[in-house]
Amino acid sequence: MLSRRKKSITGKLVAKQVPKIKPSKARRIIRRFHLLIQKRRVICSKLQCLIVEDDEEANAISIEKFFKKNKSLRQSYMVGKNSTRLDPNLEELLVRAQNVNSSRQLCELLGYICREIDEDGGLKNYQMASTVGQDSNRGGDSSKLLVKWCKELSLDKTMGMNALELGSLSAKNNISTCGIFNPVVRVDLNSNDTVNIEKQDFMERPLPENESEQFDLISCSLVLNFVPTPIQRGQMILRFQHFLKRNQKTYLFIVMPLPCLANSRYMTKERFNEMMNCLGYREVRYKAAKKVAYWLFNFEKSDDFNHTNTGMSRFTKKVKLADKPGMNNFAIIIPSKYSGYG
Ligand SMILES: C[S@@+](CC[C@H](N)C(=O)[O-])C[C@H]1O[C@@H](n2cnc3c(N)ncnc32)[C@H](O)[C@@H]1O
Repeated sequence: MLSRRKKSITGKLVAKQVPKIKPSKARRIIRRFHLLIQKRRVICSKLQCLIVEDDEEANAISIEKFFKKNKSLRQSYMVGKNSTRLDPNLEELLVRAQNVNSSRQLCELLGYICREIDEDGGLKNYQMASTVGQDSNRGGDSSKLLVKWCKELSLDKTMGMNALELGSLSAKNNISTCGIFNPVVRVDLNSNDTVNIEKQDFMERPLPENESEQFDLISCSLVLNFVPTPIQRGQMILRFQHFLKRNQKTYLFIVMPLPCLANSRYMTKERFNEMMNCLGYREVRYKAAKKVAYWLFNFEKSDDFNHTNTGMSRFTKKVKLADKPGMNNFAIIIPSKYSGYG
């Protein structure tokens, strides 16, 4: 049930509540968090190189699985997990993580990062800071554009559409208040509002058994860049099709930071669109703003997607498209073995 908006003494609706945190502090928290997930990405990809080469699942290995296989390194990971916040030595190591080659140091660093993200309020603070960024006084949430596009496409409440919002930070975002989508199912890894937002890893959400568990629209705003490895991003994208209805009028809204496309060695807007086309999505709207890129895709596949015959092999590996100093390594890899979990 949605919480009711407060009214002033004169009966006017009171502006939505945003956490009391200064924008400058919010920016600092967001920058720190982005640094942590970027370094975690670097470390994870370095550690994967240490896994036996004939292990086909190597790329997909999670941190937990990694330590099950590499028990001796768990100790270093735990040292990092138990270290104090802003440890000067580890902070120094963090800055040059890409040049660290000792697996022990990498694991210690990984523990240090994971503790701050998972246990030290890192994710919670980041979400709070992101909510400040979503405040309408500061540009509003990204679903404002989604709603504008839906109206352009004549989607309205008479169509009885429902939506799944991944990485939801607020039940008061435009997607929930516009009235076009009802219900809006909201999930997040770490919900600060468990009444309105289900705490769930989308990758663990049970696959729908019938259309009543599927959606007319999935919103995935600034979530893909949050997912730690290229292959996990690919797995997330592959999962979407299971959750979308098969009636030609289903949509996927994606938002990513612009540098993921405009400044990556492995990804461009063209490549991302080709990948999505292969998976049965057609771009109906696109906008590149100053810092983020927005897409609305129509999901056109009505028959079951066959992973082997759609030209998908082009996207099962990282391909270097450019290489200049200052570029980032953002990539998406579609797993070559598709298990349904993906
Ligand atoms: C940068 S925030 C984006 C929030 C909001 N959607 C926006 O556009 O500002 C990314 C959110 O995605 C969530 N997230 C990342 N991976 C997820 C997953 N596998 N399942 C559910 N939520 C996930 C994180 O917990 C985080 O709150």
